Amino acid sequence: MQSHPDRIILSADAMRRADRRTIDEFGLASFTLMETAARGVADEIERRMADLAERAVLVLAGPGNNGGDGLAVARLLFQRGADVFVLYHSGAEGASAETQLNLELLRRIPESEERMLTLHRWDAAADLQTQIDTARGAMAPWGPFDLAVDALLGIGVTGALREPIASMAEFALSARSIAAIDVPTGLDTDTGERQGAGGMHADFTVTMAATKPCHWFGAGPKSCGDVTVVDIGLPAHLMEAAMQEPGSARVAGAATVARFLRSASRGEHKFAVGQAAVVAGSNRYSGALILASKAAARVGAGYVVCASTERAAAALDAQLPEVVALSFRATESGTLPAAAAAPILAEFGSCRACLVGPGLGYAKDDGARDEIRGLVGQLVREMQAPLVIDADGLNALDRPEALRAVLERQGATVLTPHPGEFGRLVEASGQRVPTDPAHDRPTWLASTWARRFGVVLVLKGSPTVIAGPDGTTFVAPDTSRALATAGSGDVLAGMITGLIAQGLDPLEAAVAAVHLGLDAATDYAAEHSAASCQATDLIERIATALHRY
Ligand SMILES: NC(=O)C1=CN([C@@H]2O[C@H](COP(=O)(O)OP(=O)(O)OC[C@H]3O[C@@H](n4cnc5c(N)ncnc54)[C@H](O)[C@@H]3O)[C@@H](O)[C@H]2O)[C@H](O)CC1
Ligand SMILES: [K+]
Repeated sequence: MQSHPDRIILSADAMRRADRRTIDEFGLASFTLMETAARGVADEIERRMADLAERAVLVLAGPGNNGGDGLAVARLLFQRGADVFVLYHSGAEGASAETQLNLELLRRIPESEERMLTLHRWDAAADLQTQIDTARGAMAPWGPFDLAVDALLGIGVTGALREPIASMAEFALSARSIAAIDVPTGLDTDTGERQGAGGMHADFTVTMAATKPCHWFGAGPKSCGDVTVVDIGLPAHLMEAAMQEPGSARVAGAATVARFLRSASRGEHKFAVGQAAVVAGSNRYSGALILASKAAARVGAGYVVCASTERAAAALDAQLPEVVALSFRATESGTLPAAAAAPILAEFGSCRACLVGPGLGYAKDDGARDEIRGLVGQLVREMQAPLVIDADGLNALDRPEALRAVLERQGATVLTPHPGEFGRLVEASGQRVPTDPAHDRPTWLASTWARRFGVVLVLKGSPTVIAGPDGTTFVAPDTSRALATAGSGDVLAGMITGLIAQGLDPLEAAVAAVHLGLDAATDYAAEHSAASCQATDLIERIATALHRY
């Protein structure tokens, strides 16, 4: 697996601040930034187009600095041999100095015998249909374009596309391929959502300095195509500062995941490698116990022990003889009794990681609820080893005092909620949640609540976001349809537990487990229809996925 480097994700605000500070404090001129950005875009276009000579390129330039980038790219592509048609929004004439200068530079290019350069002004104040017809008329002699460059809107976009941008964007559809500068026009930079109709679907996107959330979330991955990042010279200390802002995140590359996994203690003896304990299952849900235990074993935990009801433990014994099961008489509701906590703590006190939650049967009835609340509460208070709390273990944290107990734990804690479970946790915390859009994004939510709860928080989603108690945030590189299968949560929780049992740092274990789950799902979907994937298929592929790092 090629060890591509980590990728940084900055919000639009963080990006703008880094930009501003680079210009105002550090002293790199904004025109220099724009020129460097444009050169990076032109290089990537040239790399993909092979030979620019004889190529016809349409540049759609908007009224802001994204437009300015586009005007500079037009100049560079023309210089490198392409025929270029620039359709520019009249707003560019009143835009920033660097955008205006780039328009002026294009105007100063002398007529050429060999190549065509057309500058066509779209008068934003004039009648829309007239502008459309005039532009179409001006392009008629050009025939189809090999490439359209989307420089209409970048990270300055707000709200649904307004005219004439939406109509200008339509002209890209006639090109054989589309390159977006920074972000495809029409995507909300921080959510990746499309607001209203219209907007751009690019074959590739060249973004400045860092990726933005829209390259990873919402409609973004489908609208951006391949995303490459151009280093435009923002100094490292200002990029670092931007990375500290809530909402900023990192996508771990294969090299980083490999480094995380290599930190496992590969001791010789099974106890040296680490004992993973799994407290899960109920008479009704033995599957979750089996999947979580199997995943913990398959990811390399030297020794997996589990605690469950007699019936679930018997089902596990039949399937996983290598896993030692501690069994307890079930309550009336068929679930583990709260009284099981003491013997579990006694038996599993030396484990290096403990998972509690999958299939405990919390929703069964009030009786079960009280018992499971008691069981989970005592493990939270007294289990010294890192505790992974998943599924019904999370549902049992439904009171402020339960979450306070999590915060007060000595040992590390990993919470692995899906969005519904996360919403209930936040509600149970009784803490106020800012509801404005700037604060409901996955990366912001994960880093803020991981800090507030003092935990590693795995916020499952498309994609999954993982944050540590200090706010460090990772975003999974992809999502897979194959993961949307019952039991995949049990497998993920089991893998996290199994990796922590081998000595991985809990945050690193969570990131590595999410990547391994994705690798397994991708492997499965390479040979089968993703919709047919079962949790056991994922477990089958963990060993192969691990072997790649
Ligand atoms: N990141 C960097 O260091 C650099 C980025 N560069 C480029 O600059 C743009 C951001 O430029 P900005 O002027 O802030 O905004 P935009 O050009 O994206 O657009 C603002 C422009 O568009 C109008 N507008 C906003 N929303 C809409 C809408 N929904 N419909 C229609 N029109 C809209 C708004 O009124 C403004 O006029 C960044 O993406 C990079 O490409 C620098 O060039 C290099 C450094
Ligand atoms: K754009």
